[in-house]
Amino acid sequence: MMNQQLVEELEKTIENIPNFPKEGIQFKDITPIFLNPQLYKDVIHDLAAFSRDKIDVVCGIESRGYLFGIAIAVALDVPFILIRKQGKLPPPFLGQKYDLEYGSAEIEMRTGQLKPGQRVLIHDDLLATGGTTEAAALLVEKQGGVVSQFSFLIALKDLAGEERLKKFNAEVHQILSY
Ligand SMILES: O=P(O)(O)OC[C@H]1O[C@H](OP(=O)(O)OP(=O)(O)O)[C@H](O)[C@@H]1O
Ligand SMILES: Nc1ncnc2[nH]cnc12
Repeated sequence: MMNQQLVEELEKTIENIPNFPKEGIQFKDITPIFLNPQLYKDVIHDLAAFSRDKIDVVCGIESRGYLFGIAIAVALDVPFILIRKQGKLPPPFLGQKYDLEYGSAEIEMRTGQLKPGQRVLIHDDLLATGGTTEAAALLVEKQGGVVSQFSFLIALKDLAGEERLKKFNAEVHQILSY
């Protein structure tokens, strides 16, 4: 599928839910994508093409970042490392606090899985303020990984997440911008 067709198909499929989970938030619900296996495969094809031959490892962010991140890693035949919400991983791990579009949180990453010098794709379903992705990139850098790429299905432009990622000097790709 050409990218423009993919964009149109996704725009028809992703639902906008106003005022969820808080007043003023336009929530993008990606779950209808999983009702359409061909569309899911087309999304993975697009995201994998962006990263082919450019990365050694995919780091995916809990939980919606796993839905596509694992499939990207399998398509590219590279390892996948889970970045989890606080309190889920056994030691040893490193943690990083961050702020969300709604609320604040902490993510953690197992140490010893990422090897120093490896080129990393950080993948998540959606870029909003960039707080989550920035925290993930800091965890990768703390372990000597090279943040080479970020990819998302969706970027919310008004929240300027991409500005926040500029300091990592990595390539950024999103299929849809709102
Ligand atoms: O750019 P930011 O402002 O940091 O926001 C984006 C993050 O928020 C959402 O995750 P959420 O924390 O809602 O968790 P979930 O994936 O488990 O639903 C989304 O999946 C991203 O991870
Ligand atoms: N507006 C939004 N829609 C869906 N997921 C989100 N995560 C952070 N902001 C979001």
